[in-house]
Amino acid sequence: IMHPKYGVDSNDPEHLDEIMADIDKWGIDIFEIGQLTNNRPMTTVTYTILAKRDLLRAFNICSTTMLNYLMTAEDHYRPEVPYHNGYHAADVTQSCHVLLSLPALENLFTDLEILATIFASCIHDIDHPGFTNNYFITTGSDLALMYNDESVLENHHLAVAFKLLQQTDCDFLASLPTKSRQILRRIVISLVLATDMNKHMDHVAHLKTMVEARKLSGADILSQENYSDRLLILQHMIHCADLSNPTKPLPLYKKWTDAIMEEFFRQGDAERERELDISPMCDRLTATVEKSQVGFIDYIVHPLWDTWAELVEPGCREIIESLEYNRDWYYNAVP
Ligand SMILES: COc1ccc(-c2ccn(C[C@@H](O)CN3CCOCC3)n2)cc1OC1CCCC1
Ligand SMILES: [Zn+2]
Repeated sequence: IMHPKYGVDSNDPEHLDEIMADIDKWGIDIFEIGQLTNNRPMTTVTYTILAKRDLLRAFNICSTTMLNYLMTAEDHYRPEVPYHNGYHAADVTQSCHVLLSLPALENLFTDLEILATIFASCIHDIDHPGFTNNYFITTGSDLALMYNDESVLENHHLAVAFKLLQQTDCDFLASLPTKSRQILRRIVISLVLATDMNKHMDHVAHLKTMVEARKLSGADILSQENYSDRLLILQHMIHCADLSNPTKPLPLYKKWTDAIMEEFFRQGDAERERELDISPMCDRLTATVEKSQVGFIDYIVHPLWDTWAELVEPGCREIIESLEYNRDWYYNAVP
């Protein structure tokens, strides 16, 4: 069967063609893709990237099965959640796609590692309920009970994503040899678990150590041999993509900020309602949005991207410049 060019139908195919021409570029407008595809940004972006990278052919993946899985997965993101929905999944997937194409990383990863990274990105927040790990732990939720308070949401996203493969005509991995399936599953689990903010400081430290060690030994940082170093780079990559909003063109970044703040405020409303302590930055009555973004950039996003930039230099210069421009804009916007 023939499928639409980007996997999904559009109310304005010419306009979609124009936008999708930028699929390899940092700063593509994910919101516009969603509007042109009846809220299917994740399916559109992921299918286009897999097809463009020739991964469907490389692994003999049937397009219909791939689209069945992606649509089903996208249906398991919650549209009522302001930030952690299908738009964010599409954004992280497309961002990883661009990072995978950085010159410094050329020919480093196998096709299976690339497929695993794209798959991990598009499902990394699936069925996100719009509250943080801490909220589920503090309120003694079933989810926290299920995962013993450890990377609760990250484990849930992985379990949901792999469970969906069992739905009729959704197992796009059926054609992979068992060994490849096992390797892919291992990488996907490791990458989604790496998006847990609790692991952030360890990640940055670990990557810094690796970059320093490689520089001292004079070895080419990015040569094929070491599997665990390649996995570490992919873990850092998806974490960078997950925290890439402040590095995007300001109009997009501001939309992401509005979305995350509304999500945080709804959590704050629930905490106020339940007479719990209101989590930091979640109180809509006292929040300082601009100041919070400056702190987020200075303490989390900039150090993370600085470490990444050192690894892939000079491929990230524009991204860092955009981050620093945006930081100054929010700094000057503080009331
Ligand atoms: C544009 O602004 C933001 C954009 C993103 C984020 C943000 C926080 C944590 N994350 C990553 C998790 O979502 C990791 N997830 C968890 C669930 O499991 C999967 C992996 N992302 C915070 C942002 O701003 C905050 C509000 C004021 C300052 C900080
Ligand atoms: Zn995310």
